Amino acid sequence: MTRAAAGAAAPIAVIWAQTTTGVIGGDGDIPWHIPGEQRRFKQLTMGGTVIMGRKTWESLPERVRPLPGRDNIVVTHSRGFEAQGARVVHSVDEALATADPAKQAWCIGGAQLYAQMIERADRLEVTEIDLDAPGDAFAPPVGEQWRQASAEPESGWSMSPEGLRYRFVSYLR
Ligand SMILES: CCc1nc(N)nc(N)c1OCCCOc1ncccc1N1CCC(C(F)(F)F)CC1
Repeated sequence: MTRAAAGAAAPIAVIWAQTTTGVIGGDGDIPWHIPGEQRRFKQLTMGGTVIMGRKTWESLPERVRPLPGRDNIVVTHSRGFEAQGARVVHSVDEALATADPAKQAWCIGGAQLYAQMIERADRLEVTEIDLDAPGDAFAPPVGEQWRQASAEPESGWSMSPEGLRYRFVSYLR
């Protein structure tokens, strides 16, 4: 059953991790290693549908490509692109039309897809990392129509084993 046929079902959520200056990546990689952050991503997305761009698909470590326990959808313009274990689509509309309406759909990156999908989302799960790192990929701006629903830890930051401070912020609209 397509999403349209099922009526607007599970709305879209967008999830990313960024530095204080909005950097989400550099040279196709993530310039930090924060186990608690990866656990958060895994916990939130497990059992849902993950929608990602081709570069993000290719950046996934082999051992988690496709991301286990989730329906994987890859959006790419290149016809004939093959992604073992994922459904390949050629537009955001096609991704949303084919995603199981009974599952939470998550846009998991990268920057290009975030820009397109944030306007169709009603939930953002953002990891803020207290780090000033250079990068070439940026998080989408969170407009004032979004209101912060929660922050974890409530007051302050968690600390990663490598000494990076980070926190989880949820937005709704
Ligand atoms: C976690 C990284 C991450 N964080 C938040 N909060 N939002 C995201 N949109 C996100 O990017 C997911 C796709 C890219 O992911 C990776 N890119 C490079 C190296 C590793 C990964 N990870 C490692 C953990 C793995 C697990 F399944 F364990 F979660 C998923 C793949």
